[in-house]
Amino acid sequence: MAQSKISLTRYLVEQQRADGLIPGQLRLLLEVVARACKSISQAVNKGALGGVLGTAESENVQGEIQKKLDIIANEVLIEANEWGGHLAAMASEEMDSIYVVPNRYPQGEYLLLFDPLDGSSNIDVNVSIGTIFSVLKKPDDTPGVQEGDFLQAGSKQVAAGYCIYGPQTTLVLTVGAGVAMFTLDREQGSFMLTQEDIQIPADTKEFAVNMSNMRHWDAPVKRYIDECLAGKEGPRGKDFNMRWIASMVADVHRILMRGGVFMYPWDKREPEKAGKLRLMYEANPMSWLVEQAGGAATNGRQRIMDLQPSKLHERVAVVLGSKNEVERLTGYHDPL
Ligand SMILES: O=P(O)(O)OC[C@H]1O[C@](O)(COP(=O)(O)O)[C@@H](O)[C@@H]1O
Ligand SMILES: [Mg+2]
Ligand SMILES: [Mg+2]
Repeated sequence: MAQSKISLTRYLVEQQRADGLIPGQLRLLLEVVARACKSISQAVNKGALGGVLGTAESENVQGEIQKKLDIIANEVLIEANEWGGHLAAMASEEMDSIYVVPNRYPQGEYLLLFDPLDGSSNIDVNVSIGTIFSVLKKPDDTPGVQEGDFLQAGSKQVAAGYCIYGPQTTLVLTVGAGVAMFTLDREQGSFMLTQEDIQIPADTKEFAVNMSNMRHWDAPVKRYIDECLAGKEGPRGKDFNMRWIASMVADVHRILMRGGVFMYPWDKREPEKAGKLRLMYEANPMSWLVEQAGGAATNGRQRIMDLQPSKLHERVAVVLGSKNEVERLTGYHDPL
C-alpha cells in the first residue's frame, strides 16, 4: 500500500515523464474524467437531500428506464469533457448515438466511452454504484467522426478505468502499465494514490453470478457453478463463497481487491442477445483492468478484448477475474 502522498495529477505526470506512456492530451483527458467523477460522487452523496434519487421519465436506447442519476452523470461527463480539446467524440450507455464535440470547441484525437452510472438498480437503496470509462484513439485516416471510428477491439484501448461510489470514492485506472487505485480525499478534494500494481490471485474460492438465472444458463456455466456448490465433497474439493452486488463496478472492485470470478453469461431469457453487459463501455474496460492485474476475461470462448465490435451498444457474455477459474470455465465450453 503506497503511503506517500501522490495525487492522481502527479501520478499521471510521472507516467507521462517516465517513459512517455501517456501523451499530454491523454493525461489531461484522464484528469477531466476524474474531475467529472468527483462531481458525480458529490451528487451521489447528497442522495435524497439533493433530489437525485428516483426515476426519470425516460428510457435509454437499450429500453431501460433511466434513473435521474443516470442522466445527471451522463451530463456531467459530457459537459466536463466537451470543451477540453482532447476529444473528438463521446459515446455513452445513455445516448443512442455518438456525441461529436461541437466545432465551437477545439477537436482532439481521442474517443471516450462510458457507462455514466453503473448499477442503477442500487442507487435508491444506497448500495455502491460507479462510472466505467474506456478511451480509444480516433483512427486518423477518416475525416470527421463516425460511429464506425468507435468500433475497435478492446485491445486498442489506451486507457480504461472506473470510479466506485461506495463507502469510499475510489478511482481505478490502467494505461497499460498495471493497475493503480486512487481514493478521494474529500478534505483536499483530490484523488490520492492508495495502491499500485494491483494483482488478482490466480485461484479463488469466491464466485459472483446472479443465481436466480440458473435455470436459463447453458450447460457449461451450470456445470461450473454446480461444481462450486458441491464444495469440499465435490470435484473441486473446496467450499466456495458467493457474492452478487448487481453493480458490475462493485463486483469487479472486490475481485481486484481479493480475487474471485465474476460472470454474466448468455442465458435463454433473451436468446438473441449475446449477454446483458455491454461490450464497449462495460466489458472492455473491465477486461483490460483485470488482465492488467494478472486476471483473465472471456465471453466463455474468446478473449473479450479480441472481439471486433459491430455496433456501439453491442452486448457480450462476460467471465472475468482469477485466471485459473476463468480458464476452467472457458475450457468447459466447446471451442468455436
Ligand atoms: O440485475 P441483474 O440482472 O443481476 O444485473 C446486474 C448487472 O446489470 C448492471 O447493473 C448493468 O449496468 P447498468 O446499471 O449500467 O445498466 C451491472 O452493473 C450488473 O452486473
Ligand atoms: Mg452498467
Ligand atoms: Mg449504466
